[in-house]
Amino acid sequence: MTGQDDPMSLPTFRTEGLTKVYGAGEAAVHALRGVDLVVPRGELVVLLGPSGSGKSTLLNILGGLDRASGGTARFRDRELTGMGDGALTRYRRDHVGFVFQFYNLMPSLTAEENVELVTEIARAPMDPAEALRLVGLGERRHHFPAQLSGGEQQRVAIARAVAKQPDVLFCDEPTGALDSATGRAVLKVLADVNASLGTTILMVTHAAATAAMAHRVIHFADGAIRDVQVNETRLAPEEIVW
Ligand SMILES: Nc1ncnc2c1ncn2[C@@H]1O[C@H](COP(=O)(O)OP(=O)(O)OP(=O)(O)O)[C@@H](O)[C@H]1O
Repeated sequence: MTGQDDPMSLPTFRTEGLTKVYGAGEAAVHALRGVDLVVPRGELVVLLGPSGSGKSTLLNILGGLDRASGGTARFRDRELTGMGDGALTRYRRDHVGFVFQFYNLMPSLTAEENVELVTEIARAPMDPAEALRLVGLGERRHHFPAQLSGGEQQRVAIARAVAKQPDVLFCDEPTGALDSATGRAVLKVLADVNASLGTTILMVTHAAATAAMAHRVIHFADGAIRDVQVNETRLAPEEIVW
């Protein structure tokens, strides 16, 4: 296999002319209007843009949660846009982790048990206690969500997403419900995961200052990419103020 054919040498994502229309006729909403995007492997990419500009729609299509209306989206050498339901489910299970604004932890399970929910069905999972250590919660692993702060609960959600060792982590407003100091701690965990495990991360945020920690910043407006900025130097999450 030559380097060129090796799927691991390909960008994690490449989209061409990606469109998404919700509804039909007069009620149609053109959420994506032709998105051409490359996400190199191992990068931490931040998506910025006004509310309703299509950021979550793009994340959901790349994450296999939703389907495009037109154009193509590839994960390495595989075309997501042509996959059937079974293949898309396997793609999500084997390659993708999600972190949302609200943590969606099971209140009756401890932090460790919440992580185990995912590791029990993953192909090559991390030890749940190790995943919790990675997010700085090794000592709190037997605590229930109600005994943890919002930032700690989000770190459990990150541990849960990371424990299955996904190739890509999608984060939709991961600090949206947190104050800035707690949000910074969560961003630091994401930067650490990116650096130590090489996980490609796509993060949607309204906190524009977060862009300074990214390798690449994608500015969205009205369903299309308006600008892509590649950061020559990056700030550590601890240095970010918003
Ligand atoms: N299921 C749906 N049905 C109809 N319209 C939808 C649906 N989901 C999203 N939209 C519309 O598509 C457009 C893009 O929405 P999207 O959630 O992707 O934007 P966003 O940039 O993530 O916004 P925000 O920053 O507010 O989360 C919006 O006009 C939205 O109302």
